[in-house]
Amino acid sequence: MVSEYRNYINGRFVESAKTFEDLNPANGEPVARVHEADAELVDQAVRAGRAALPAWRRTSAEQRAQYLERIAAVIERRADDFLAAEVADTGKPVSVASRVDIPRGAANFRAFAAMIRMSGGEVYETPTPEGRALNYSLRQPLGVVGIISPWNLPLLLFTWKVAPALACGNVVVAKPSEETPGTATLLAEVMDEVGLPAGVFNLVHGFGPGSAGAAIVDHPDVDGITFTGESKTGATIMRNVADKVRPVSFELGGKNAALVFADADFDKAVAGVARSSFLNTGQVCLCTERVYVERPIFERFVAALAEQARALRPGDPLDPETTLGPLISRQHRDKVLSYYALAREEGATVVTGGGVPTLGGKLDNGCYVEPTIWTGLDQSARCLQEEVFGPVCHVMPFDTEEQAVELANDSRYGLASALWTSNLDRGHRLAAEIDAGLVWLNTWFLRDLRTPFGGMKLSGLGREGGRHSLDFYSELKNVCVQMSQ
Ligand SMILES: NC(=O)c1ccc[n+]([C@@H]2O[C@H](COP(=O)([O-])OP(=O)(O)OC[C@H]3O[C@@H](n4cnc5c(N)ncnc54)[C@H](O)[C@@H]3O)[C@@H](O)[C@H]2O)c1
Ligand SMILES: O=C/C=C/C=C(\O)C(=O)O
Repeated sequence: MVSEYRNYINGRFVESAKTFEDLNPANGEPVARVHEADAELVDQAVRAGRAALPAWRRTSAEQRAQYLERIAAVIERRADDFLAAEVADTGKPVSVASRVDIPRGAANFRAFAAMIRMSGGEVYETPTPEGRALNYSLRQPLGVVGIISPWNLPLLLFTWKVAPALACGNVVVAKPSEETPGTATLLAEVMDEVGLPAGVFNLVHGFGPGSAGAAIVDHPDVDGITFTGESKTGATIMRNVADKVRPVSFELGGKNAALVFADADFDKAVAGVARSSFLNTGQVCLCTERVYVERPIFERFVAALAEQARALRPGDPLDPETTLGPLISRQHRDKVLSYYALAREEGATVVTGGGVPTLGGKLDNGCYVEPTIWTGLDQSARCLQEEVFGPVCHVMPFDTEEQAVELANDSRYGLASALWTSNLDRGHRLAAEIDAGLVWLNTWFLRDLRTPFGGMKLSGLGREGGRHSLDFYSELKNVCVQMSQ
């Protein structure tokens, strides 16, 4: 059955004249008809937010924390609905979405409920000729926040921004990716059920340019933009908000490195790199597409990693045994396959994969590709410099620690990196030297929501997570009081 996904504006589900089709990338079948918001509907959403703001920003942190906890509880109660919608939109295996995406949707609300309860400000006593002054900071909401998110971890990344924005007393106009509108629509139902005041959370569907995304960015009454997606989209958004001088927070692309030293626990490193290269069919911004391995274990490592890649089970996402889903769309598959072809032109050895699997039945209308490992490319190859965003990595040997750091840092991106070594002195030393916002040592994608999260270079601007989210989603106001003695 094909669902209808509507916009949610001022506490009501709103249709629009124009709709587009949301397809299941596992089999090419329609999932939903989605009501696309044009600039007029986005304007209605912004006005609804503006009207709701004065009352919402006056609520106490405790009241907002309680709303967030109720939202989390309903997501948990409706976990099966969220799981079905996420799997239909993305084709990701239930084994992944049930462990990663849906629990994090709820956890994001719980985490920011706790953080806003615990948050405080700065206070300074300042000596003055008259005696002393007291400086203290107030945390106030930005106002109407525009949220634009991608398709790879739809609920996780959408709620990662909605939760702190609401916690800080903002109202939001939020747009999920056109590829994955399902769980955001369910979230609007949750907001309705918990009785969030009308206009505080507004959902608009649509695309980027010429559609809802651009309309949010261009709207004169949006007070800040938080965006996760491709680096070049971030650059466009930055240009488009420049005249209005609004704050932006960007979580962008990556070309992340894994460094594996000969002293690493071999089996853990192989399993870790297999996960960091192939989880979610490689469609996690944190995935490692560049793997550098110390020469003495290079051959053995490549063989063991290839064995793990071949052991992945592409298949029906609803089958609990499936471990590899499709890519998000035909268009994205074309892009990934163009890199599979480019790698051959650039002289890569294809250790495993490199093509499209035959799975039988409807799945052959899906967007599957084989998990792929390359060796033999030069560091300057486009396949080692550009983000592919698929289940693929290149493995290259290195000889010294210095060389490993140099190779890891030879990238325009700087999001994440994973180091595998049993020498903790070296681990800490390299962690400090690597140009990336996130370094994992003997693990990958282990998240504590209090920590700063974000990228350097082309990978982003600003940090979210913990108090860093509170800092983006609020204006800090300093109040200076001359004390009479
Ligand atoms: N750093 C991180 O935390 C992080 C997390 C997840 C994904 N990513 C990156 O996201 C990318 C994959 O996601 P994607 O393909 O959905 O990214 P994308 O940039 O194509 O789209 C992201 C969102 O932006 C909207 N959009 C597109 N053009 C726009 C414009 N001109 N104005 C306003 N909105 C616009 C889209 O409709 C979508 O909602 C990868 O590059 C990945 O690395 C980064
Ligand atoms: O695809 C990118 C993954 C981003 C993950 C987070 O933003 C997170 O775990 O908070």
